[in-house]
Amino acid sequence: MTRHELPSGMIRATDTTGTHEGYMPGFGNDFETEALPGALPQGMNSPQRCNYGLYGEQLSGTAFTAPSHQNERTWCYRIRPSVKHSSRYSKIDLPLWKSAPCVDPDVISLGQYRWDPVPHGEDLTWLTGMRTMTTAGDVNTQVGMATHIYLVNESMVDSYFFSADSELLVVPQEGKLRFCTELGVIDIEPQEIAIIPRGLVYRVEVLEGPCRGFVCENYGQKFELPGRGPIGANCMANRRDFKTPVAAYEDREVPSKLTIKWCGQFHECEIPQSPLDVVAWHGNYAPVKYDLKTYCPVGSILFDHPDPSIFTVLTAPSGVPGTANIDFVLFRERWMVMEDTFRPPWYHKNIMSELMGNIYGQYDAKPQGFIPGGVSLHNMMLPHGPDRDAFDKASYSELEPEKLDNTMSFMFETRFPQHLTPFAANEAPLQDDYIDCWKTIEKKFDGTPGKK
Ligand SMILES: O=C(O)Cc1cc(O)ccc1O
Ligand SMILES: [Fe+2]
Repeated sequence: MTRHELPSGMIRATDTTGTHEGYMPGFGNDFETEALPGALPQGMNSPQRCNYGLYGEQLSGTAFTAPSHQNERTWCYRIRPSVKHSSRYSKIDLPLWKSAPCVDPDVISLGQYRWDPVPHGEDLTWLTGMRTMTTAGDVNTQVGMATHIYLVNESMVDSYFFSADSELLVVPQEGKLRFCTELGVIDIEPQEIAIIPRGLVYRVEVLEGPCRGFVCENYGQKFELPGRGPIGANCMANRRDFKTPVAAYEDREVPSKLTIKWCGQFHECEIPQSPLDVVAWHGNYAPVKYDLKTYCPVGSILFDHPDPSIFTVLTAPSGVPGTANIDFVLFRERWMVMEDTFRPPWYHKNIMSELMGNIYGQYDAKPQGFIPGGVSLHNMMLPHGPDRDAFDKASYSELEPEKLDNTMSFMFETRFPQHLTPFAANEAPLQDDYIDCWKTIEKKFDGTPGKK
């Protein structure tokens, strides 16, 4: 195993296959990686003394006693134990990053809502640029989620973060970000996603700004791949297309700051060095990235429009089987071939609450108004569906096989109602006239038979 230095100064292992620069393929694999030869103990976790004078430390992402097929933990071999990366904490305010329950009596969450992209403005980092749109459930009982928009144009310098509350699913829409984490380095850009696990320390650098994107903060059980049922062993998101970074560390003794999100509150402490000092690690609790262009959509090939669950990329279970705390659903380029069928999403009401974001292009149910960077919310049991233009086009055009090109939108769908934050209700660019997109839908029924 050789090593090389990244521009950010981190020393990184080279990957074992040589085919995926800096990443190892697989979802939930038991990985092992070392940035210095022999840093990783073999055949055991806790030798009396570790090579290079490293300290062994376990990071547990599930309860020690979680069923073995769900049990996740990683063994880190680091320059200092994490406890040396902490001191007394003081509370700080990040007023626009909210956690559930956040129910403002002056905000009405009942409604069909849509927002234009939140504009860039002042200099913002990953921490100061997080803007919560909705919250659901309760962060203290580890149930539910929050959705955010991030606006980032400044790198974190000598500043690090972890969330004890949640794993973060990051969906970029604009710009390129680098996540320098304890377990390695992940770069992402639009049409890719990343999952940053609960408890993992990292800083976020801007590779190409300004950056805007969406975040789903999952308070509950971790995201996993959905079962494919009769679809079989392939298609949808395939495990090998997920990439986990190889080990990378920095040995930097400079005054630094660590911010921690814990039970919805932010805390800070000073530390005299970089906490990204894990030289080698092995385990199955690790950050991961995924290229959404490798998602293989499966759909209807004769008639009718299936439920959107057919496009689930990742699902975070709740206690109720088949009823997710969060589903992450992708509407990407695909062919529409269904005969004698109303092809766009049907009109519907859903017990689940649907927050959607547009990554690029045009969404078939909303040809206008739902633009890249924009967000819509159709909350629990609130009717919605195609706007007037989409309805007319889908109902009266000659049906032929049609490629839906230039389109990538997604949905964070949760079993819990989503509450708007004061930011979403009062500061974000809410489209006051959104519901007018259905206003001109006509009554066509006149009591006489025949397709109208
Ligand atoms: O509301 C939406 O646009 C999302 C959606 C898409 C679809 O194809 C079927 C149902 C659904 O909620
Ligand atoms: Fe819907």
